[in-house]
Amino acid sequence: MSAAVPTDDPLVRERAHLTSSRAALRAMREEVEALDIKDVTANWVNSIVLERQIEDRVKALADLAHTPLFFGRLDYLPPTQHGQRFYIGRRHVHDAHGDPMVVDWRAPVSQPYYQASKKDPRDVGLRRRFGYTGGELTAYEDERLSDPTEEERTSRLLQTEIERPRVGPMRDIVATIQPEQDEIVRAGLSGTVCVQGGPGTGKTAVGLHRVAFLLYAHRERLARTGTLVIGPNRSFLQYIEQVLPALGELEVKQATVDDLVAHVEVRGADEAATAVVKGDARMAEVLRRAVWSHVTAPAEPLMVVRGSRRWRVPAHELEEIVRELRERDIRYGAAREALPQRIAHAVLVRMEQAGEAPDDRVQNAVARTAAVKAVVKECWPAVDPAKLVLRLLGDADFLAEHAEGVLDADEQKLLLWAKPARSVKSAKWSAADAVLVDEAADLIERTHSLGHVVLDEAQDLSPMQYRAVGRRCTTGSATVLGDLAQGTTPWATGSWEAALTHLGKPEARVEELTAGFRVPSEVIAYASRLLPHMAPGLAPVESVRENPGDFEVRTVAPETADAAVVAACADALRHEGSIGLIAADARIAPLAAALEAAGLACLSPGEETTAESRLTLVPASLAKGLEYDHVVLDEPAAVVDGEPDERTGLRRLYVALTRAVSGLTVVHAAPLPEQLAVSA
Ligand SMILES: Nc1ncnc2c1ncn2[C@@H]1O[C@H](COP(=O)(O)OP(=O)(O)OP(=O)(O)O)[C@@H](O)[C@H]1O
Repeated sequence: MSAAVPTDDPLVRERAHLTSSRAALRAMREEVEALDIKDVTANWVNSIVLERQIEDRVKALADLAHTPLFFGRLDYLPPTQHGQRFYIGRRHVHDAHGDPMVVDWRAPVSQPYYQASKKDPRDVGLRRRFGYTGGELTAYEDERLSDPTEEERTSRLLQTEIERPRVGPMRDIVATIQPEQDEIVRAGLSGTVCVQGGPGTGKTAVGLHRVAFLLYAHRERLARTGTLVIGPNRSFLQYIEQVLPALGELEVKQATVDDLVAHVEVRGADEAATAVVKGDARMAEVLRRAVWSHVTAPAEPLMVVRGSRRWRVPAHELEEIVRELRERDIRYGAAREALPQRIAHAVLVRMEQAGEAPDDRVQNAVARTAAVKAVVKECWPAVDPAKLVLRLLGDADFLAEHAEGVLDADEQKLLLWAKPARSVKSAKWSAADAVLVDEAADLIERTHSLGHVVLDEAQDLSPMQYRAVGRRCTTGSATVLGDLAQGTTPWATGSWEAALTHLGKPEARVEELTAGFRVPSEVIAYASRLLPHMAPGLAPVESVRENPGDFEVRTVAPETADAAVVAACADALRHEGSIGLIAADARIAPLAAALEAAGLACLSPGEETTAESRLTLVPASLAKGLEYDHVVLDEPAAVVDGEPDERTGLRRLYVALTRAVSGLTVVHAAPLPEQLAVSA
């Protein structure tokens, strides 16, 4: 036998396929780069648009050193797909004849890669997973799904991928999407899906992959209508922002709910009780009444002078026109724009009755006369949404008039500013006020609706915020992701049915994810002790991690507490991966000083970790949705006490306890919250 590598070694053949696929991808990219658009573009606007499209396409065809071109292979059993073999990757690659070398993970032909099982092989003869080390194809693993003699076993490669320590921002999970996750990822565009799942069950990952899937399946439609991912805060959005570009999707917008409703500058904050009333769905009715209260019946007849003739429309007829417009299901502003033409039409009818033959131009001219404008101004005045809310929050009588029978006296009192603001500019608007302004704005002019919206950490939204998100997908669909046990706002939703109704999607499907991919079993068991106390009825997450996790609770003396936290961080830094030091917001400043004094540099949430700086100091209020390889949790009692009530405090603690991937060290000087004691 020769010393050369045997050619029947499957790994050698797979590497050869990888090499030729990369060559094919390079050829595809060169073909796009060589496109000469001079002859095809008639004008410079077209050419700029085309150039950008080409640039994007070139970017999408980049061969990324650390992103393997394919991660799996499917061999179908004939006659399905003619018994063909498909390599599954992040993007489609074809050879010079147009034959696929790699198929997109989103293509229908790839779906059995995620869904096929021994019980339901879906005509798959062989599923092969590939393992890579630093961009090199180094391993593979086979499952002969249709072979009855082969036993079902857990995939080592899949498990290794799940166990891999976390370092920087969130990464995609295309190689290891689980069947129940895949069902949600590939759900049709027309329906709204709501996913309830405990910490680390992959809700965010599923939501992002769903957008990527929908963009693949409905590219043109969604390019026209737009897609949006909504997250709780900026650091969360920074944490997830690289996932979609890594999947070749560069056009998806990201925002917080506050960004969406930024009509006014938010400089104030509400007391919890006030914010609860402002976020209550009944506010929509108060605003609706307040906006429409501006419409009044005309008291005087209209007199239009044209040339030598005068045309009169009696008040009762004007009133009829106004009433008819009011009864139509259109926005206040749209009706206001239609009103001058309606009045002018009434004048025109009179002209015709008098034997004249006026055309459209005459009607337009009448609509623009000062007399018609005066009627419109009097009985259908322009309404500015911010001014309207300003008045509601500053004028007790105006509020009482429109809140009657909707809000009780105490609730109205809570709404009113202690000192009414003078102007929209000087008012100390709160985040909840901005949502009210958005509701009012929508009553006046319809909000633009997108094709698909992903709403993450949805449990924390108020009914009014759900409405604000809902009007941005009235003509589209949504993916709603959340965990009722992680709701930490005073208005957090208690049921998905209620939330979906406020969103305007009561028919949405609610799915549940229960397998935990983040938190090791020992840590999730510890955190789950809190569940019966703050979210009874919700089942604990079942960790699929094999690593039980490094879990330690260190009890220290109060005077050495900060030093003990610093020491725990230093210990954690001896291992690879990212470290998150999570503490009650009030503890952030002293801990930052202690870390600095000890010479340990730290980042803020959302800042990207690097090999040199891996420690992030995270206020408990910003921990939601994030994860770190190792978490040091400072003083659980302070995290609970940092919230206005115990239930919210325990939920905040639950969030903090469930951010760890490989290990959790709890450091405390104060007694631990009693709910963390072993539950009976
Ligand atoms: N199928 C999977 N294969 C590998 N890793 C996965 C899989 N699903 C989820 N993960 C990983 O598990 C971790 C948690 O996922 P994710 O943040 O989406 O969970 P979540 O349910 O949104 O959590 P939280 O409720 O805490 O916000 C991430 O690192 C994610 O990449």
